[in-house]
Amino acid sequence: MLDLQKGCLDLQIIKTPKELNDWAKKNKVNGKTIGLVPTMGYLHEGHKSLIQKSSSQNDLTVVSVFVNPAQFGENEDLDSYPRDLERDKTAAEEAGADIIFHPSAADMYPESYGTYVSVDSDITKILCGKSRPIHFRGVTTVVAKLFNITMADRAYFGQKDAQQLAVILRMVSDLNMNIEIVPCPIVRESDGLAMSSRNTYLSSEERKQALVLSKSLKKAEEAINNGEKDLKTIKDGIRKIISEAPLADIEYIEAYTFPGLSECGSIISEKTLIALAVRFGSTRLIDNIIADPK
Ligand SMILES: Nc1ncnc2c1ncn2[C@@H]1O[C@H](COP(=O)(O)OP(=O)(O)OP(=O)(O)O)[C@@H](O)[C@H]1O
Ligand SMILES: CC(C)(CO)[C@@H](O)C(=O)[O-]
Ligand code: BAL
Repeated sequence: MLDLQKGCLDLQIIKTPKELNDWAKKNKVNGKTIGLVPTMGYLHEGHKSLIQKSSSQNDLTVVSVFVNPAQFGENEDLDSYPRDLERDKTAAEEAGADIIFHPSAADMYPESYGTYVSVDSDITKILCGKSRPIHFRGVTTVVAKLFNITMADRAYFGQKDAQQLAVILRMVSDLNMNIEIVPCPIVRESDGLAMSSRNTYLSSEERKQALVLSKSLKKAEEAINNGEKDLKTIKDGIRKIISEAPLADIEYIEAYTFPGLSECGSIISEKTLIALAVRFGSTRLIDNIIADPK
């Protein structure tokens, strides 16, 4: 009954931080819980799974659609990043969102803007932080702003961006932020490719060859489940499968403890993130598994 009533509500688009903050204050005073799903838009089933989860756990769900300039390096794809708000409205509404927050860059970062939130630790320098040195500072800054604007009780992040999830968990813990972070599993295409807005950049040949990513990680997971604990053997196995794709240009295949992201020894003995970033042409894809040998 409640779900039916929810489904009848029209999705509302809010464009300014002030309007959204007023909406949030009003709803908090009325005792409503708010879930936040931060995204850069071009929504797919991965995003929809986060929205559905939020909608099942909160009275109200806000989906932010904002391609955040602060997390893109100079030679990255800020301008070409796919955008389609009409499509996002349909997807967000189908998944149970109440609000799309779609601010302009000028409203989020006015000329006077000067405050950044930065997790000053190795966890932002390893993995994707090596090739994207300003990325996580941009992510934590915008996410902290979104937490404040929406006054959310819970926020939903995909494990596809596992390092991002770990960095957000650290920010929330370090800054005593009063919000629950809900990690959500990776949603994949039926052939295994992790869903990502950037998959649209792939040519059909690149798309075909990109399957080596999920295939290699699946094999690694099977090996671990069958008792393999030697990290070098596991990483070599992943590298071998990915190298079978002539268009694959490996940036990294690495393992760290999760969610702490500390160095792990040569033998997997605790919850371990095995993550990779691989380029196909100009498209950089990431994927991972979290292995738990216990
Ligand atoms: N396949 C997926 N499964 C689960 N969560 C996902 C998936 N793809 C993205 N997410 C999550 O959705 C949120 C918003 O991500 P984002 O808008 O960057 O989407 P994306 O598809 O990852 O885009 P990109 O191509 O830029 O990596 C993040 O928390 C991210 O981890
Ligand atoms: C969390 C996020 C929306 C912040 O811009 C972005 O990094 C993303 O889409 O994962
Ligand atoms: N999903 C992470 C956002 C980015 O690559 O900028």
